[in-house]
Amino acid sequence: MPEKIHQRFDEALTLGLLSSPVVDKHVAATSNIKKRKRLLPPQSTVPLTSKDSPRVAGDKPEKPGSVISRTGHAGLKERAAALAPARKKLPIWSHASTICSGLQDRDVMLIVGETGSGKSTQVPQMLVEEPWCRTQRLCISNQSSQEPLPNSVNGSRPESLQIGGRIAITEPRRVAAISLAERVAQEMGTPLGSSSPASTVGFSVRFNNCTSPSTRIKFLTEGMLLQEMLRDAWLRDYSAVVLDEVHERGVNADLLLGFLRGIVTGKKEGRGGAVLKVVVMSATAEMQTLEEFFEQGFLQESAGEDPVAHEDATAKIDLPDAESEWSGISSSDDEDEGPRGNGGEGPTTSPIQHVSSCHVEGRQYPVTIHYEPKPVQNWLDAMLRTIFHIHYKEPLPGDVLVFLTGQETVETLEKLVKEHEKDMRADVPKLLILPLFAALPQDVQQAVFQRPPPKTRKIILATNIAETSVTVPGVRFVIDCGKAKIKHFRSEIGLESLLVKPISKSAATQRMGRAGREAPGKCWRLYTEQDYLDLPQSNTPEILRCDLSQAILTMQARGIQDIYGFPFLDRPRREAYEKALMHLFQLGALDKTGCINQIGSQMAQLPLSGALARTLLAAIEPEMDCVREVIDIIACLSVENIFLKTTSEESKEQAETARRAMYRREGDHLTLLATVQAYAAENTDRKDWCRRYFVSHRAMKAVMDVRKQLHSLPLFGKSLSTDPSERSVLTAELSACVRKCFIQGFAYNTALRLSDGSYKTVAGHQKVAIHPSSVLFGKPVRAILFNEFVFTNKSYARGVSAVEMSWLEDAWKEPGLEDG
Ligand SMILES: Nc1ncnc2c1ncn2[C@@H]1O[C@H](COP(=O)(O)OP(=O)(O)OP(=O)(O)O)[C@@H](O)[C@H]1O
Repeated sequence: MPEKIHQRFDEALTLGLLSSPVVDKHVAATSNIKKRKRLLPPQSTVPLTSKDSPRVAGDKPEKPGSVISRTGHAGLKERAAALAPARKKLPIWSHASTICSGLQDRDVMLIVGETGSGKSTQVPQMLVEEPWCRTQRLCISNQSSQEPLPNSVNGSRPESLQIGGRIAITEPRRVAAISLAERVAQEMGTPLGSSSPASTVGFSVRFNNCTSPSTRIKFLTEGMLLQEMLRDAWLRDYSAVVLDEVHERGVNADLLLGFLRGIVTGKKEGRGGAVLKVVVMSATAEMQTLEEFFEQGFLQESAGEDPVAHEDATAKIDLPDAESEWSGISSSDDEDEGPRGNGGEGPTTSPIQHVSSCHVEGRQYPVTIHYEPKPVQNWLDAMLRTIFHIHYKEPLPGDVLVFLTGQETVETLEKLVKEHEKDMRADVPKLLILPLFAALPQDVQQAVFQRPPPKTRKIILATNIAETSVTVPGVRFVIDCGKAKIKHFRSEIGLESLLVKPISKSAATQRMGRAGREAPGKCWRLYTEQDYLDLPQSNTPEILRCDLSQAILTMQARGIQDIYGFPFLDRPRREAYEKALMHLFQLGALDKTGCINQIGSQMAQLPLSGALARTLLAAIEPEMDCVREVIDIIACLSVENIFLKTTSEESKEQAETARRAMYRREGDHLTLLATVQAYAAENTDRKDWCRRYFVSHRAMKAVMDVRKQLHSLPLFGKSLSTDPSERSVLTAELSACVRKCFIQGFAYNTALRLSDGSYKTVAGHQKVAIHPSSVLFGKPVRAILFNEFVFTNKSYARGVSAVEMSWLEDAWKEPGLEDG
């Protein structure tokens, strides 16, 4: 443990600043919960125009932006000093010496700690001054630098390279990466990211790299670290990688675990032997499984195997007709039955010796949980009641964070709350309602972190993007609907969709943990206690329920030839690999031997899904030549719905009439294009233009932003015009080219019309109907392509365009693909 940390700790201890962890007796003490008085009686209807006003407690809410102004006045260092006492009270603080010394002795550490114990903000700060975290200049021979990922290094002579000096902390979502970077920069008294060359804390998310040459602590999304590994598979910039919120078990986290295990357990030739420390953090992860996973890697390395590193020419990909030699033990069919495996390698019996661990007990503030006495029939209605119950009964300051399932439910509730707000008495504090979902632009997402105006309560209506790692200042109350949209791939029909499903216990704990971060909190679960007890312990890893195409592309682009040997914590079924390989083959991303080709490599480098990346690459082809048009459509598909939702029949009709000029009979893709181009050509008042055409101004601003980012991709060099108002003449030929490009990316999402008027997908023979939101709804065409498969009361195709049969025949010409 470095001297500095010892000193800081000793001082803190002497001053009595290190309070013993506050053990929350309320949380999860389910027997106590029954005895507690329920604030919401069964199906109670809390009057929405209650005469009770919230009690306003002593401390005044700050003005919006007051943090910034205070920072401006008092200086960054002063602000950091003001935050120090609170940091020292965090439960993790008393574990600093265990964490630092554990990582001096060993290269892998697992940290499990309750929500709000200080993992994400404090661990990077504890490690950054460690001796092993200094930059080193080392000589690396070309031969050795070819491992573990063969395509990672250029040049033929030994090179002297700078290794390490930075810590990467990965987050599953950009909103967490950005807000944590901001917080840690404040705590360290440094400017953030690219705002100053002296900044030591930064972040990197899609389309926004906010770092400086002196960045030492870098928060980034898991996807961004995988992108960085394309350029440098050895992660030479870093001395440590901290994987945060691993219990979420997204595909990218699982890929990172496998890649990092390869580096940390190997000889690290490409790093000149410099160690890479790996810290895996979670509130609830199964520690033993992770320990076994890493120990197994060390064991294999000492036995001369290296599943990630080796370049085994014989380990080529088996296409579906190959004989099965499958020995994986974990499968998506029985994913919820019994403990999951450690990559199919069986439990290790060796003594644990390479991995250290740290359990951080306790949270800073208690959170009281309220359950519903009986199942709620209409949880949106229950949400509304609970929001106003809190507003009338609970003191200010005390903002509310509400967890909903998706953009649609967020917008519906937003409207309902606004309607009911009109009935509030004038002396009742105001509400500031803020939506928070993934498709929102970054600045709108970040608005939730601002303090509300005085005598105003912030109500944040969020999806599960606010579930982990996020501290929203002011939030004391959480309302949890107990559901989330979960990605689910149905391999038999080859389509992925988002389904609304109950969350896991671990997700419920995370949601609850968003309260109680600055003061004691309360969490209303809109389900019964028994429903909670019946929830699965943890989320089913995404790798077991998603289309593996993207994961395989990621592996292959990073030089993994034996994709079946890649060390996944939970290994998907062989069938899932085979389906994904077929899909990649159809996309043209693999050659006939199953190895990644140039198209595949380019796809992997683009910050887009595989399907959109393929569409974009098709648009560059000289015979298509419609890249600017395709970019405009992709930009629309990357943000929230650009068309405003209409509810009344009257407004629906008005919107239909106004938008008619943009509607294209070819379908939604060309309609989006026409709308973007009309908006871009508007030079006087774009906001007013949006109002007249029932288009979301917020969404259009985001479209223009994504459009700009895509125009500046290195793929295009300087060849793309950046004149925003340049308009295409939408000829029949151009319209056909655009749709042909989308077929290249979305061939699996194509369907033919049957005699009864319904549609059946070409690949999976799944019946689908055109979604009512499509301009083609009620307008039969022979064949369609669509962007999304959604299942509500029936299966729908959303984002639909008409296509020619001959185009589909061309798309499905490749050998062996006709039977899907
Ligand atoms: N932006 C912020 N504003 C105010 N306080 C914050 C902020 N970020 C963190 N904190 C404080 O620091 C504490 C620790 O946060 P941190 O994110 O490090 O915890 P954690 O253990 O990683 O929690 P989780 O696993 O729930 O993300 C919070 O409980 C809160 O008191």
